[in-house]
Amino acid sequence: MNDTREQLTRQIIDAGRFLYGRGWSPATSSNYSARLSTGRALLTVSGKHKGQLGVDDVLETDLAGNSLEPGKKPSAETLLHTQLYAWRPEIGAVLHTHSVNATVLSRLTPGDCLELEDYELQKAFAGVTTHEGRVSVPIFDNDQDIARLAARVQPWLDAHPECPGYLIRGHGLYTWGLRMSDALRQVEAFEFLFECELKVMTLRGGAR
Ligand SMILES: CSC[C@@H](O)[C@@H](O)C(=O)COP(=O)(O)O
Ligand SMILES: [Zn+2]
Repeated sequence: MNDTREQLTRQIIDAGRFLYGRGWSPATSSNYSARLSTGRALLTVSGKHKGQLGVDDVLETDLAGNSLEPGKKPSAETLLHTQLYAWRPEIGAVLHTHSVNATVLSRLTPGDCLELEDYELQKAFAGVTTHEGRVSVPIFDNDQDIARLAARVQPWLDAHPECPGYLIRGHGLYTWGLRMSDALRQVEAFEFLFECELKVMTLRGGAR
């Protein structure tokens, strides 16, 4: 049976407490969502403190990014969530975070893709069964026009259906999963790997 709106709301609130506590959603940044049904999602209201979310701090949207609760202001980045639900029907949760490591690494990485290779923890990503493959994490330039940014993300998703997430330069991470627990596991995996990459860069004396 599908989770109820109450259960999904609780999952979003709990995710916020965890992600804020880890320092990955500071200063009201970040947004989180869960799929409610085939055509609807539950998403954080804009501008809320993500460690202190309450049951009224989420709202329903359709998959075109339209709020279905006019009294509440939807996340500025609603479209980046709903495009994922529209893209793949099995996606059940989407998390966007703003960690220091994601922000710094996305600025230091030359080119438009971070390549993760030879890390055992790559197996925390859905569908990855060995450290021997390569996980490509695209980096899109930041844009305050979210519809334009979503339009740049979509072709990459379509060409890389196995993609576990992407970075926005100087901004943060988007990742997703079948359930909230899967999306949270991927945030943790990305954060571990970002920290490893930054340590390697530091010890080697600069960006690769
Ligand atoms: C507080 S700066 C971060 C925002 O500009 C944005 O990137 C963000 O992640 C949160 O936006 P929101 O509208 O609250 O969902
Ligand atoms: Zn953001």
